[in-house]
Amino acid sequence: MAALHRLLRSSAAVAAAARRGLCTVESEPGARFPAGLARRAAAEPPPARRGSEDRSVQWVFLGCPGVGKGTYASRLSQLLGVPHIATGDLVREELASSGPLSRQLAEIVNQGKLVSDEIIINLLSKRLEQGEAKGESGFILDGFPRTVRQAEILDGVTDIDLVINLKLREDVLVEKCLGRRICSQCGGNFNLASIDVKGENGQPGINMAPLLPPAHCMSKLITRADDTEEVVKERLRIYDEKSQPVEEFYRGQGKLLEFDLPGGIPESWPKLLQVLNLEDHDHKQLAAA
Ligand SMILES: Nc1ncnc2c1ncn2[C@@H]1O[C@H](COP(=O)(O)OP(=O)(O)O)[C@@H](O)[C@H]1O
Repeated sequence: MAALHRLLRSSAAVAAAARRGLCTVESEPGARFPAGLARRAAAEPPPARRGSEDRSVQWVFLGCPGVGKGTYASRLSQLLGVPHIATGDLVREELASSGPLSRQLAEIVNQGKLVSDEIIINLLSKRLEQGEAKGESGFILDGFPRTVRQAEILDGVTDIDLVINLKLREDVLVEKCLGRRICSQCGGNFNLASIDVKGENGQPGINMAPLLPPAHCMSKLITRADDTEEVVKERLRIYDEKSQPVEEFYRGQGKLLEFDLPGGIPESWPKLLQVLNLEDHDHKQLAAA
């Protein structure tokens, strides 16, 4: 956890810089971290890193909007007993809080743009700090890092063991985003889209049943404001531009596990467990339940 304290210390520098007006809210091309933070990152010796064998997993999920990062990250976090931390959720919590940032954030998020690295790191650091106070260890990150700069900062403070890159055809991604619904009462995530795409040009067909809510959630379903066709397409464009290079970053480190989703949860989950060598884990947990 010492490594994460560094992230927290860095975040304090980010927050201070933001107060001094050095940071922007939106992630502009060429936007830079405050010089002090960059110097700190470069000048400080690397933290003492524990071997991955004596701590909980530290994994990252990558993948386009709508691919299902949240679903699979959340299932794995329950299986492995580590927190699932989704930066999109942290952003939405901040939006709902009507805090000082929320109006600016709403504008950016509803246009499908990324918020600045500084703000995301600040939100993530706060979340890690709260988790640490509760005795949490390890994590599965979902939605972070989304820029190479974020990946470099994370790399500077802790070791990531594995990066799972979920992949799905783009036409399916758009349909899945448009089908997403959240229960405004229990917070459950559902999907009304029924995907049945024929295989063509060497690409396999794909079939995904809807993930329907229980009857008591049906009348309380809401759609995320950024799940409109126009905004989803912009998010996909931004993913290609800003987040695809993050895949390359981790590929270069030999940490990237590419996983083509073969279908919906019933087909994909067992296959994912198989490639992660976690089938036994799942069986033991089911037996204990
Ligand atoms: N790491 C990040 N860097 C910058 N912006 C982020 C990050 N994570 C989340 N956001 C903001 O929150 C929004 C919602 O994120 P998320 O729920 O992960 O959406 P998606 O369905 O596109 O994966 C993003 O479009 C972006 O504006």
